[in-house]
Amino acid sequence: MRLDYLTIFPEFFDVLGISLLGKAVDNGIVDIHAHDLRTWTHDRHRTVDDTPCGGGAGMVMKPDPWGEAFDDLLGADPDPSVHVVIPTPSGTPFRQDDAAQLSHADRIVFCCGRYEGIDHRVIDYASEHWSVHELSLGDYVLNGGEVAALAMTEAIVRLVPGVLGNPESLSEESYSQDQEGLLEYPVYTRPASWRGWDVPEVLMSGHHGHIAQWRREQSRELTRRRRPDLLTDE
Ligand SMILES: Nc1cc(-c2ccc3ccn(Cc4ccccn4)c3c2)[nH]n1
Repeated sequence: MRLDYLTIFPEFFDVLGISLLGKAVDNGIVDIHAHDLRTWTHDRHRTVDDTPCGGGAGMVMKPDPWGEAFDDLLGADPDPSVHVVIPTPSGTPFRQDDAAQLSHADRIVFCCGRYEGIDHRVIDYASEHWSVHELSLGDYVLNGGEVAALAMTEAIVRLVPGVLGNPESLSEESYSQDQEGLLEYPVYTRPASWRGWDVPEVLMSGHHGHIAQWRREQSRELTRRRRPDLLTDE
């Protein structure tokens, strides 16, 4: 899987060389390239923004640098197997299903906007050539797309076979189908007693059936309290 990031802050993506994702890069499972969008500017000030047509506050990202970056990175031939992800507050919510689908992609290009956003014609042009996903990280406003791209990258890449040491852990996670789409149960480790708090006895019983039942009940109760929207049978 090749991941490209178009951004005016390429150093944001240096962190992808750390930990699990770093190992995936070392193992050749993932190939990461961050690009400074100003590479595709030609004026002395390396300008990437301009005033919004129709007025309004702030600045908008000019289309030219994006188009030239696309030309260099992707060429002009349409290829629906290339996924262009554009983080935006007006996108569809990024969910685990999106991460699962994108984890099968061979190529993903993240377009990280700043200012008040990217000239919409960039999205129109990209949509004619590649598979475009305008995605929101959540119902809050960030200053740009980089943090969202990092979060989406981690959610996507951890699902790629060979990236996680223990793929079994994927099936027990919140939002996974094996977890029935419920929130994850509380987890504990040693010591059995810590600052007056004890590990639930059932987890020390060694009775796997009782433990599984307790975990199911915990997941349902937690989901009922915090995320009733995830419960389908009520
Ligand atoms: N879930 C999300 C995604 C974003 C996001 C993604 C990309 C950009 C490019 C610019 N901004 C700032 C901005 C602020 C106000 C209105 C428009 N844009 C972004 C914000 N915020 N929250």
